[in-house]
Amino acid sequence: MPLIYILSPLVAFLLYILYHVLVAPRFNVLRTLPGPPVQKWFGNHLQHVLNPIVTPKVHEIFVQRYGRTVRIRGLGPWDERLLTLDPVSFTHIVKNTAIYEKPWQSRRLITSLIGCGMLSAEGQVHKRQRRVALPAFSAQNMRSLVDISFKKGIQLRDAWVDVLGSTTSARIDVCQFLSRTTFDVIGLAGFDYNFNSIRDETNELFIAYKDMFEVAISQGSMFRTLLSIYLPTINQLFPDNTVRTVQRCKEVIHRVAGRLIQEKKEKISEGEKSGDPYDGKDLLTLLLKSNASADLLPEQRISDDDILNNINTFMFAGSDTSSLSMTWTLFLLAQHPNIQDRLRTELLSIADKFPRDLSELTEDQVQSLHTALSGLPFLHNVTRESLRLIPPLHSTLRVATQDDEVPTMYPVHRRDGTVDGTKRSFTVPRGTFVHLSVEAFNLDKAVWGEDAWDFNPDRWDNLPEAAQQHPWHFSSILTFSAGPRACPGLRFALIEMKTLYYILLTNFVFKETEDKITKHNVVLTRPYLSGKFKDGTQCPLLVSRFTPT
Ligand code: HEM
Repeated sequence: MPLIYILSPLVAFLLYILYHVLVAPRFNVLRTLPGPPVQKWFGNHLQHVLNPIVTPKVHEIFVQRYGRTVRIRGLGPWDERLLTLDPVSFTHIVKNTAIYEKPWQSRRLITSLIGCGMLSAEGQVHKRQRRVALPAFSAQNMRSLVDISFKKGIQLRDAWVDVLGSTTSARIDVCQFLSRTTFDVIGLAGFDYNFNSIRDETNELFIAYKDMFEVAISQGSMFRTLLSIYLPTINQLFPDNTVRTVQRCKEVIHRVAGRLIQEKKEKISEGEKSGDPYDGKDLLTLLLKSNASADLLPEQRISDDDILNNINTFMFAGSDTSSLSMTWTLFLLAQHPNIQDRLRTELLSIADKFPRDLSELTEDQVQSLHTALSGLPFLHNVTRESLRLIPPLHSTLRVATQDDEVPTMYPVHRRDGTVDGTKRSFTVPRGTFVHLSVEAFNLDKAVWGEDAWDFNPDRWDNLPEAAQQHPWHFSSILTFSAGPRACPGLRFALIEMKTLYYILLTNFVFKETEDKITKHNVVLTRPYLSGKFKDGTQCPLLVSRFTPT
């Protein structure tokens, strides 16, 4: 074969690469925006904008130097990205889901683990799934969650009482226990299945989900992960340990959860036939009923596979997010004993309306306890403040599927440092990755004031005007995102968190240990012992019994 036949495709490929790395970026309109310099030709700013240890300071400096519309460097010189710190731009981007999608790379990764549920679906598929799922999260349907959260809270209390034994205090990794608790809650609330993981961690389905999510957040080979995203067949041809683990987990989930779906379907259909409708309140039953509802056209219904993918999605999106929020709250309360005391006093103010032994509460009493908790102002302030200060999802990514003119609230700076005071928009070219930082908005001093980075639940009694301007999805903070893809589990999470705060704070006192805890962004913002990242997520606190005088 003449050499030219071999060389031509190679040269074409090289030219293509050179064009995209060297030439095309020079004509990218994003280059008209200002942004930080890169230290090396292949340097990038990803650590600067994703690492919660540095991001508050980095964002502050960016705003001072470049304004709120900033160009940053992604993986390499061909990858100019947008970081928006402008609230109007943020709203525009999350609202226009037809233009701004989640990048196919992250969708492919999520789909390869938990299937194409609401987290990774786009377009009509996403709309259909969300329409079917949303009724399951209504206030009415969340009533049974109150009871589930309460019972699991009592189990957690008992587990910690056992750990304490006859000692006055013990070092407990609250993060690990809360993670098991939220898994148990979402198992029962999600598909009426008791993992019983607070008691022990041997349940087959629990292990399958845990191992699978561990893989998703593991620090395994970054190169291999990227390779399998761009070249998925590599996993079939050369499966490594991770691939084999995911495969094993998927088989268990398909077998056990698939069987649960079939059983539920049978119960619903038997109920219909007998005229005594099945009244299961778990998300799976509600999803199946919503999917079968006469209001939906056949093409609006979702398949059994989609139902399973969404149950997986609830497990994935609804367990660690809640447990980390609660972990960070306990951590902040341990750091601020006065606030912890004030919160406990407020919680105890409703305690004498209920039997002293919480295990004796009837279902009705649990519901009225929840109603009482919903009316406690300081509990609400502490919950919101912790969610504001340490949002479990630090930031999210979108990609522009077409050129777009993005509106801004603040003037856009030019690359040369000048500012056109009248222009309130800029162009984003198709294919641009957009970094949306939840944390940056939650900690913005221009919005929350000079103490924006401090834990101050009282700020909620007197919110600055600027904070009230953006109601977002929840309480002027972006922790649950905003727009058509905002978190559907908000109400779920609040019920779970407030119930657990009540049980834990009226039974225990939390203090810091000598260990320094730091944050790392590993899919979510997780606690680690300083300098011991390899030891994994943990948040040890000194826990002792609280006995009312
Ligand atoms: C404190 C707890 C929680 C926080 C902070 C939280 C936060 C978020 C955020 C920020 C998003 C948007 C993600 C993005 O755009 O990239 C999201 C989406 C989602 N969350 Fe939550 N979440 C929490 C609890 C839950 C719970 C308990 C459930 C379910 C039981 C849940 C289910 C979902 C689902 C299904 C989505 C995808 C929605 C869509 O794309 O349409 N979340 N959550």
